[in-house]
Amino acid sequence: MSETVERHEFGAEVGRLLDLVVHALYSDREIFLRELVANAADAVDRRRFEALTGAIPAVPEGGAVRVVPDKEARTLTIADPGIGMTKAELATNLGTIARSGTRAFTQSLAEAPAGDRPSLIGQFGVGFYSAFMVADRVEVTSRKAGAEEAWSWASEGRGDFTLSAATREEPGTSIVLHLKEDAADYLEPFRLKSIIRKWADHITIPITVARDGTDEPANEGTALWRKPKSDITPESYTEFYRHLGHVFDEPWATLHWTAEGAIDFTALLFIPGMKPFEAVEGERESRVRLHVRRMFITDEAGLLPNWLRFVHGVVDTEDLPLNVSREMLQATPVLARIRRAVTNRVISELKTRAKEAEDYAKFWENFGTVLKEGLFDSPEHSKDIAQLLRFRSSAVEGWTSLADYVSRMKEGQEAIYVLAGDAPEALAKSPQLEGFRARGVEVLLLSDQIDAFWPERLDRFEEKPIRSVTQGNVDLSKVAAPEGALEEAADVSRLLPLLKDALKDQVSEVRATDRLVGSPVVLAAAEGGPDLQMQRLLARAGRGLGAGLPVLEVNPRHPLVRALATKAAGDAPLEDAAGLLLDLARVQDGDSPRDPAAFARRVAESFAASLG
Ligand SMILES: Nc1ncnc2c1ncn2[C@@H]1O[C@H](COP(=O)(O)OP(=O)(O)OP(=O)(O)O)[C@@H](O)[C@H]1O
Repeated sequence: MSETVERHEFGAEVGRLLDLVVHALYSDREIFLRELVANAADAVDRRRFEALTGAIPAVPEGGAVRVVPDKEARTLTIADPGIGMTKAELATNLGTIARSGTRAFTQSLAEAPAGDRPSLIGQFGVGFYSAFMVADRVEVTSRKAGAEEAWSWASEGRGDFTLSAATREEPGTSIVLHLKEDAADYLEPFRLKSIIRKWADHITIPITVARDGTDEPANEGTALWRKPKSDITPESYTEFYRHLGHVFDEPWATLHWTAEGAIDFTALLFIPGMKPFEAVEGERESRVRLHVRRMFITDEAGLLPNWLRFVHGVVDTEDLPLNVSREMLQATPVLARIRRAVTNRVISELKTRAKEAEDYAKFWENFGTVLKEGLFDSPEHSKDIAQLLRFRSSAVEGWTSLADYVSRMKEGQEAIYVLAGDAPEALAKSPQLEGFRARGVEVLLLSDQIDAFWPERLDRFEEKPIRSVTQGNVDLSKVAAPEGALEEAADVSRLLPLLKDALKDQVSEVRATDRLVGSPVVLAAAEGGPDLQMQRLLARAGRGLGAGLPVLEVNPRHPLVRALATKAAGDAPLEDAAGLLLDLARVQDGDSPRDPAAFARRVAESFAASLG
């Protein structure tokens, strides 16, 4: 055995996290045990699943996570017969921060005023590093299942760690905490047991605490979801939810039911009350855990479609064999049936909760953008999802549904109108809405990226077509405008062809429009082409070609257009005016003029002329 000890620096983020953990956080220190025991139990689950293929030795009979206090040495050891870690895994898993959630957490912790930090740690978890809340030295000895060699990782939580060759009789991991002086109460078996009961009772792997040389069981280990609902307190539901999702809020919804008949399973699912950090950048797939007769199998079975990936939980079935392999999971019709049943159940829960507008808004603001993905991922559910959508609107405060919109439609109004863009505030002020406002026609304001894409897929709601106000020829002529709301229109029959002539390479058409009131011009998408916001997104992604030229719509009731119409009648040159109109239309949609310098010069010139 080599005696060499390798010294490694921690990643910069780990250094910062450790600093915070050690110096700023004292309340709820006991959660270090929850974090370490949960990691140990996960490692045992993983080994059991990997062992199914026969590539690594199975978890020994009765394999437990052992918690062993040693008063003399003032150490606390947490040992598991799990999957173990190689030397390289020790270095990356315990030397860098891989989880985006932890990274985001470190940042919010660093930004929080010092006084708020202790309560923050209570709400979040910091995984393995929480060991340094109670220990001034941590040694991790691990042997990967299937390998002969073992390695030890050790650190005092200050900037670096060491790696050295070690021995371990069996595969698995042992973590030895050299407890700080003020952490001696974590050497009391009674105290350790009560922490495990509180935080880890639902873990199905046996956990023991050593007392006077004997390992005594510390967790009940019954699968929470298999207990009758009447025996489960709201607190234990919440604790289980937090354990599963690595989150620290209250669930917004808890669904617990057993299906019997064509297919037998029990499900316990949660919809979080808070947007997790990971939802933003992280995983795209559902991580609902699959158990077979209580035993954890995998969290990669895709039990819910991706657009419901915010749901956490467990599905436990009797209808699969315990030694089900990955290949078999892909092939079996049982999973497809469970998936259908579970998806429908979540949708119906959302429909019920949607009746309480204020309560539902909390859900919508967290996960609405994810749910919208279902409109094109699962066309078979698009009718259900349409009922669950909520929008900002040009006509009402707060959120509104499509059904409410339809109930407010004006006589003669033929379509549901939407306007997509980047920010709701800018949308509400967009000139694209002027004519709709003047006629009292409501427009839904869509500001999520995904909003450029789904209206086309959904196409209709309650037989009403969904139309972008920037797309094609919007006909508002059947909706009566209130008396005096609109100026009289000028005759633009000579002006339009002249403008088109001047802009022939830049627009596909120039036409008069009813859509405007206070603005002279607006751009519309070409007939049958993508909506303007979609074109913008495509252009940003470098795929702007093929969208076709836009249409320039002019407002024959505007004084500027009226004056140009008079000029056009006298055959005066209009090139400059035409260019300026097009740039104005671009600027008011938040785009840049084609030639910003020339645009600025023209505006300055005409400004000067108007003053002279
Ligand atoms: N007892 C163990 N056996 C095997 N691997 C472990 C063990 N403890 C930790 N690890 C590995 O180290 C990684 C980092 O652990 P850490 O607790 O910091 O984060 P996490 O478990 O991914 O997230 P969190 O603890 O916040 O839920 C784990 O993902 C796992 O791969």
